[in-house]
Parts: sequence; C-alpha cells; structure tokens
Amino acid sequence: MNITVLAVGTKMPQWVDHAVRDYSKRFGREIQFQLKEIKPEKRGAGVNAAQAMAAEEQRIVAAIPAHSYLIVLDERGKAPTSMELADSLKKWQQQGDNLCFIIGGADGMTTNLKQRANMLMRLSSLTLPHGMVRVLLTEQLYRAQSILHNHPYHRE
Ligand SMILES: C[S@@+](CC[C@H](N)C(=O)[O-])C[C@H]1O[C@@H](n2cnc3c(N)ncnc32)[C@H](O)[C@@H]1O
Repeated sequence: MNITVLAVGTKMPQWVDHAVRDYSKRFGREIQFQLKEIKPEKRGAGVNAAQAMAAEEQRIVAAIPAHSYLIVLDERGKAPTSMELADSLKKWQQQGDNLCFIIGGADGMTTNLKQRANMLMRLSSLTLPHGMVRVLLTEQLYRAQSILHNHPYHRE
C-alpha cells in the first residue's frame, strides 16, 4: 500500500525530519511511505491568509496521487483511538486503497479541501504545530501497523 503525506511547510526543524525518517524507516515492505513537502505561500504585502491558503490548495491538489483515499488532518475531525486506526488501516489495505494524508500550514487549509476529503482526522483536541503533526501521524501509522502484526511496540 502507498501512503503519501502532503505537508505544507519546508525547512522544518531537524528533530522533525529525524523523527519522521526514523518512524517511516520501520514500515517494512508492505507500506511505501513518502512525505512530500508543499511550498507555503508567502503572507503579507497584499497576500492575506485566505489567498495564501488558496494558493497552497492548488499545490496540494496537484500533488495528490490519483485514486487516493484522502484524509485531511484537522483539529475538528474525528479522533480515532490507535486500535480504531489499526482497524481502518487493515480495511484500507484489504480494499487496496492508497492513502493520502494532508497536513495544512500555519493558517490551516481551505474549506474546499476539507470538503473534498473522505475523512477529517483529529490527533488531539489541541491545536498542534504542523511539524509535530507530521511526527505524531507517522508514529501512529507505525503503531497501527505494529498492532496489526502483534508487534510488542504497542502495549495495552
Ligand atoms: C498550526 S495548524 C493550523 C491551525 C489553524 N488555525 C486551523 O484552523 O486549522 C497546521 C495544521 O496542523 C494540523 N493540525 C493541527 N492540530 C491538529 C490536531 N489536533 N489534529 C490533527 N491535525 C492537526 C492541521 O492539518 C492544520 O492544518
């Protein structure tokens, strides 16, 4: 299964890149994971947040792999438990779905993009910095895969 994470933002702190790389290396052969950074639009000088998000939306849409099940990360979305995420991962794998997760930038993302998503997923009720969302999402996907394989990484 292919899992693509589209994340608005470049030049993340080193700890973010290290942590994402560390978890994504653990997936093994059955998950091809890739994180693609989306260039954020510059704010200021006549470009407000809504205009910037619209420009980012275009870049995101252009980067979505064809026939992907689209999951937008959003603090107002549904919050699965790790066990529920593992169940969903199993279902998506059985259906042959490829997954595309989208993480917005500093101002979040457009309503358009949220409406286009198959699912809005919340990692916490807190607003998280987008770099941290990359790390948490990658770790939870690895945890979900560990649960499906009865790997001791996950303990109840
Ligand atoms: C700094 S937040 C943007 C906050 C913005 N005020 C909003 O309304 O979405 C950047 C991105 O991180 C992700 N994010 C932040 N907190 C989250 C959470 N609790 N659960 C899931 N995703 C989150 C979302 O994709 C969001 O677009």
